[in-house]
Amino acid sequence: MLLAYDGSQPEAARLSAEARCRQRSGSGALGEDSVAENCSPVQRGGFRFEIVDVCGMTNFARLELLRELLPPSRLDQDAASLLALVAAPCWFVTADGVVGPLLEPDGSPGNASSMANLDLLLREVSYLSGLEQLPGPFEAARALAQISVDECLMGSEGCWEQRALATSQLLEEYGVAVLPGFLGAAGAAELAAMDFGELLPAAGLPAAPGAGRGDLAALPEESPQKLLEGLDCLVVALRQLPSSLAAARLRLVEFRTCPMVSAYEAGSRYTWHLDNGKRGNGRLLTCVYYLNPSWEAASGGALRLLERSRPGASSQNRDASPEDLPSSRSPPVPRARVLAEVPPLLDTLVLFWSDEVVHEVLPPFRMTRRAISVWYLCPLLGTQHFLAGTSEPAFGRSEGDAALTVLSNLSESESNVCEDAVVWLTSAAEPSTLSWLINEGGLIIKKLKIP
Ligand SMILES: O=C(O)CCC(=O)C(=O)O
Ligand SMILES: [Fe+2]
Repeated sequence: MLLAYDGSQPEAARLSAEARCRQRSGSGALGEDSVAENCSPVQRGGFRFEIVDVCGMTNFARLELLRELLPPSRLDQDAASLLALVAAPCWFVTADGVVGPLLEPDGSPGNASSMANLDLLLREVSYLSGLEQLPGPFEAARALAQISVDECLMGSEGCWEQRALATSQLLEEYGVAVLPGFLGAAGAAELAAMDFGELLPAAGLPAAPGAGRGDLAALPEESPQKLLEGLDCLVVALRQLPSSLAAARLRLVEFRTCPMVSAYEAGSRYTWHLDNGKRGNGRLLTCVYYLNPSWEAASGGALRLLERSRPGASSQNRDASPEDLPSSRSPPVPRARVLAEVPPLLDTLVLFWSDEVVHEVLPPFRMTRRAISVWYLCPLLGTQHFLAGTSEPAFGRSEGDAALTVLSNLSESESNVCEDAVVWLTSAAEPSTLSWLINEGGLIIKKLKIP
C-alpha cells in the first residue's frame, strides 16, 4: 500500500517530522480525539520519518488526519488502500510525505512503542518511497487486461494448447500470466466449498518464505484435485510448445509443492517479496488460485505485481528481496514500477516466475481473502521443499518415476550445480531403475558413485 504526496501540497510535504508533530499536538485543530497521541521522529538509513499512533482516534478522525496529510487526488483514487490504512493503529510518515501502515516483522499491525520492527519499517519505507504506482483505476484495469489470457480462450473445452501459447507469451513478456475463469463455474464452486480445516499463522510453516506475512495457512489433508489436474494440464501443454522460454524453463519440472491454502483476514497482508529470491527452495513457477466469490476492487486484497527489471537497467527489482534487507548504510531501494494489481476473484489463476517477480498481498478490507498456492519445483533452483518433505510428484506419476525422469533429463553440467538435489532424487528413485540408469550410462549416477 502506498499513499504518497503527489507534489500538489509541497508546503505540507516539506514540513519536517518534528514540525508536524508539534503542529498536530499543539493545535488540536481536529478536535479532542483527533490529536495523535504519540509521534516519534526517527532517523535511520538516510530516511527521516515519524511514527504516528492513531490508536486512540476514531476512524472519522483518522480520515480527517489523512485528508491533512494526503493530496485530494490520492484520497479519491485509492479507496481500498485508504480504508486499510484507516484500520491500522500506527502509521509511518516520511519527511517527503509517504504514509503507510506500521507493521511487526510478521506483518501484523505494529505499535509505536515497539522498536523491534525498525528494520522492517525501514525496508517498507524504502520500498514505498521508490514505488511507482499505476496512476488510476483506468490504467489499473488496462494493465490487468494486458497480462490476462483472453477470456474466450478460457471458456472452451480442450484448448490447452491455445491457452498454453497465450500463457507462454505473457510469461515471456511480463514474467506473469493471469488466467480468469481457469476451471469454469462448476470446478470453481467445488473448490470454494471445500473445507480445508484449521489454518495457522503461515510464518510457522516449513520453508515459509521471507518475513512480513500476516496470513493464516495450511497444507490441507484433502487435496484440491480439480485444481492440481488443471495446473498439470497447463504445465504439460506449456512444456510441449516449440521454442518457448517457458517450455525451456519447465524442462526439469516433475514435482510441485503440496498445495497451500491461505487466508488473509481483514487488515492482514504479505509485504513485498520474491518467492525464491535466493534460489534455494526450488520454486520456479508460482501458481495462485483464488477462492473468493464476488470480490470487488473496493474490497482491497489485490495481489500487487511489480515489473521485472529490464536487462541492463540500473533498477533491480529482483535484488530488492526482503531476504537481502538494506543495511542502515545501504542506499534506498531503487524505483520499482507496479505491473498490475489482481483482485483475488474466484476462479482466477495467476502464474509468475518465483525467482523473478516481486509481489505483495495488499490487505483486504472487511472480508477474508482465500487462495490456494502451488509452486512447480526445479532442482536447479534449490532443494528446500524436497528435503522438507513438502514436495509431491506432478502429472500423476509416482515419486520414483518423477525422480528418475528428472535424473535422466539432467545434463552433466546441470547435475554439477545441483548435487544436493541429485542426492535427494537418487534416494527417491526406485533402486532397480537406478541400476538401469547406470547400465544405460546415466552420468549422474556414475559420477556420484551410488551403487
Ligand atoms: O495469495 C496471493 O495472492 C500470493 C501469496 C504469496 O505471495 C505467497 O504465499 O508467497
Ligand atoms: Fe509470494
